[in-house]
Amino acid sequence: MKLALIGFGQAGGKVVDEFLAFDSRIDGGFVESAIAVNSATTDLQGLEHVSRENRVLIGQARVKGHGVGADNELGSQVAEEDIDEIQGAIDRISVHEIDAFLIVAGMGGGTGSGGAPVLAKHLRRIYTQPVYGLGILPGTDEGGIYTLNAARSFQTFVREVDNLLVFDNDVWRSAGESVESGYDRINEEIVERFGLLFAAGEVQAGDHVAESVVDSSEIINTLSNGISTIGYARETVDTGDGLLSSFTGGSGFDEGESVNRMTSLVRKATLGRLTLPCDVSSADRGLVVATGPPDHLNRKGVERGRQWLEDETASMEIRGGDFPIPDRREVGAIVLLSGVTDVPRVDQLQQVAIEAQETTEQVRASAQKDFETLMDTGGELDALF
Ligand SMILES: Nc1nc2c(ncn2[C@@H]2O[C@H](COP(=O)(O)OP(=O)(O)OP(=O)(O)O)[C@@H](O)[C@H]2O)c(=O)[nH]1
Repeated sequence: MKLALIGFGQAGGKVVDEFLAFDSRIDGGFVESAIAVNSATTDLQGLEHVSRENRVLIGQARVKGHGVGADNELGSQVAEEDIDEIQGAIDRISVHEIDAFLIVAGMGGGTGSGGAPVLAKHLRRIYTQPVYGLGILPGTDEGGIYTLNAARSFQTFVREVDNLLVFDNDVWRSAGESVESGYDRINEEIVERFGLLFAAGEVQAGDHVAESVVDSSEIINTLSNGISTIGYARETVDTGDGLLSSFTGGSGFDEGESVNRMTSLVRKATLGRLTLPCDVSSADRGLVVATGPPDHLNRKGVERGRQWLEDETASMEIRGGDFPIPDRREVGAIVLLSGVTDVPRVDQLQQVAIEAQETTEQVRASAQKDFETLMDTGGELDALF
């Protein structure tokens, strides 16, 4: 499906930059336009693929290009004040050519976490296309302010978008990695999953059985509201001129083998590491996409995987289809689970938000009391004023 991508804040901009690199490697492409919005000049300068005219600096009057320093309220204020600047960049997109908007933001900082929901609300008021969010949750060791920002932003972002796709950094960090190389690797993981999903709706069937190819309406219907998570599993296959792993003795295509492979890839994708871990049975809708060289995809494989997911989720709304990629050496399964409700990390964020609210009120009340005590001279100084 064709998307207008908007990266908000540093994480959002970097992930959109990575989406552009991925898109240039995929036939057809799914990115119609890509914009980066930030309150920090250096973050915008660091991007490699987003065109210069599509880099929008906001909040200059307030923070002079230095970012909002993880102040989520300031992030939302500068987005509201400078919404016309962002709209100026969106006006250059051929909006009638896109199927949806995707706003990408890290939820733990200030600019993206505060600004992304503001932009989502604005876009939904103006355009008829769905507006999706891709929200990146901070690691739990990043500190209280990041968790609190994420808790706040999550509540608002999910309300303002048609669907919030979530990626939890906490589940994807590796020990011993520097922050920078860690993010580079994580961003590739993000883009491979979400990129393959969105690119699937854009593929030309070619020689492949056209009706088995996923189209954008299937993605849109799966993403109808709530929160989504993605699972992905892949396996390298030999597509060279030598022995093909899906052929038996060179005599013909072994359909049984590729059906079994696809069924177990769907299971691995669903039961392995999701972008946001959740209880799979709580999903309301789902979509299974088989990716890879057309020879290695077959209808029965996806259908079996789809049926298995239907049983796992007890949902009647599980769709399935292919994304044939001729020059790929891997067969994979993307599983999109949407409308998930049993998500421990979200419960934890909400708990943090409630506790923070209570602590803030207690701290405020006690600070007020301390201040009053400090200023109370028992009337001894009154005569001086
Ligand atoms: N996956 C991923 N997460 C990132 C990356 N950079 C930052 N983050 C995460 O995103 C959160 C928000 O950070 P930023 O995006 O840098 O914040 P910002 O929106 O630019 O806001 P300010 O810096 O406060 O103005 C952090 O807590 C990290 O968890 C990145 O490149 N990839």
